[in-house]
Amino acid sequence: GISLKNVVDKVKNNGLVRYRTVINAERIIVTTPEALAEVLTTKSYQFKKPDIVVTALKPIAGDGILLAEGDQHKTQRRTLLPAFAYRHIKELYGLMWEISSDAVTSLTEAVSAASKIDRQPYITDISTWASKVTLDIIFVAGMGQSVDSVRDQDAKYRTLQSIYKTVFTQQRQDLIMFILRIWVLPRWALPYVPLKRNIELGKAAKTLRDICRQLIRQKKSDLESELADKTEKDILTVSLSYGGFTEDELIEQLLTFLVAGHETTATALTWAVYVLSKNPDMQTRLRDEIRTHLRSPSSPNGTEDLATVIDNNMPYLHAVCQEVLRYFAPVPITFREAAVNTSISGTPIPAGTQIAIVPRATNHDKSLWGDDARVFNPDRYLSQAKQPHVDPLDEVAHVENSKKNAGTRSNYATLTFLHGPRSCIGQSFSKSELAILLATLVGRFEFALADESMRDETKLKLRRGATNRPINGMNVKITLIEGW
Ligand code: HEM
Repeated sequence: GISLKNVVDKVKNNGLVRYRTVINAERIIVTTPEALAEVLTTKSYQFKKPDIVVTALKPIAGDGILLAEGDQHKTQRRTLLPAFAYRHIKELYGLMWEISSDAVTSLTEAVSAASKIDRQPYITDISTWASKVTLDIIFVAGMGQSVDSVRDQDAKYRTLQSIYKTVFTQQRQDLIMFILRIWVLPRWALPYVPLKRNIELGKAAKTLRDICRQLIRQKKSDLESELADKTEKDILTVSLSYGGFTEDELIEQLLTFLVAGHETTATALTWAVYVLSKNPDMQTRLRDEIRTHLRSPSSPNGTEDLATVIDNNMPYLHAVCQEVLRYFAPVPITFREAAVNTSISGTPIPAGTQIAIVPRATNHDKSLWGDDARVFNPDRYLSQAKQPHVDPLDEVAHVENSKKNAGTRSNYATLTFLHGPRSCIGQSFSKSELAILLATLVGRFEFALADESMRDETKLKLRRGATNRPINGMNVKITLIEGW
C-alpha cells in the first residue's frame, strides 16, 4: 500500500506517480505544478469525473454543476459564475455575520450556564456546532431564506437538517466506502454489489428536491411581488435574476450547493478550532486582532463595511484561515478519468486512465513549500509580498498571475479548491464564511482540547468520506472571555 501523504516525497519524476490497485488496475497520481496545470486547467475538459462517482452522487448531490461534463458544464459554469463572484459575495458578509452572531450567542448561553451550575468549563463537540451553523448560512446566504425563518426553526428547514445529518453522519460514509470499493472492482461486477441504503437515500433525495422546489417558487413569487427586496444578493436570487435555468435545473443546482457547501466549510472550521486549541499563542494573537477591528456579536447592526475590514485590515485572521485551508484541506483527494487519449507532461495517457489529485499531499509537499511544509504556521502567509487581489474565480487572471509567479511558489502548490474551470465555485463564499465564523467564535471564547490525547493529529481517526473530519467529533473546552 502507499500512504498518500508521503507519496510526493517518494517520487522524483515527471510529476506522475503510478500505482496499482488490488485488482491490478493502474492509477496515476498527479503531483507537480506542471502536470497539475495540464489536468486542471489547460486540458481540463480532457479529463472527467469517473462515471461511478457521478452515478453514486447524483441522487443526493444533484445533477448540477459539480457532476456535469463538457459543454453542459461550461454553460452551467458561465451561468452561475456571476452569483459566486467576489463582488456579489461581499454583499453577503452582513448576513453571514448575523447568522454567526446568533449561533455564538446561543453558545454563550450554554457556556455561561455550565460555568454557573457546575463551575466547570463547557465541553462540546464543535464539529456538530459547525455543521449546524454552516447549514444555516448556506440557507440564508445561499438560498435567500430569511434570517427569521432560520431563527424560528422552521419545520421544513429542520427536516432538511435532520436529513443531512443522517445522510452525512451515517449513510454518507457507507456511500463513499461503496464508491471506493467498487472503484477497484471490475465494471461487470457493479450490478451485483448490493446498495442496501438505496431506498432510504432515494426517500431523502425526494424530500430534498421538494424542499428546494418550494424555496425556488417562494423566491420567484417574492421577486415578482411589488414588496420584494430587489437588492438581495443571495446565490439563489442572483441566479434567478441572471436566468438561464428551468425550475428543475435550478433544483439540481441548489442541491449541489447544499452538499458542496455545507460539510466542507464545517470541516475547515472544525480544524481551525482544533489547531487554535493546540496553539494558545496563535489564538490570543488572533483574538487581539479580532477585538481591535470588529464589534462584538452582541452589538446591534454596525455600520462598518465588514468585507473591507475583514479582507483588508485583518492580516492575521486571513493568514490563519489560509493556513487552515492549506494544512487541513477539507477535500483530501479527488479523482479524474482521461476522457480521450491525451498526455500529461509529455507522457501518453490513454482514454480511461484513472487519475488522483491529492490536495492533502500536494499542500504538504516539501519541494513546493520548503522544509516546514508539515508545520502549521500562519506566518508563512504574512511574509509573502502583498499580491494584488485576484478574484479566485477569475480564471483568466489566475493563469496570468500564475505566469507572473514563475520561479516563486506556484498556484498549484495549494489544491484546496483545485484550480481552473472545475475549481470550487464557492471559494470566495467559503473563505468569507470561514473568516466570519472564526472571528465571532475566537473573539468571544477561549478554546482548549477536551482531551490531551487528541493533541497528536495523526492519531485522530478520520471519517473516510469526501471530507476528512474526525469520526468522534471534536470535543473542546470552551471558556467565555469577557469584554467582547
Ligand atoms: C472550505 C470549503 C470548501 C472546500 C474545501 C471546497 C472544495 C472544493 C473542491 C476540491 C472542489 C472540486 C471537486 C472536484 O472537481 O473534484 C469543489 C467544487 C465545487 N464547490 Fe466547493 N469547497 C468548499 C466550499 C464550497 C461552498 C461554500 C460552495 C457553495 C456555496 C461550494 C460549491 C462548489 C461547487 C458548485 C463545485 C463544483 C464546481 C464545478 O465543477 O464547476 N463549495 N469544491
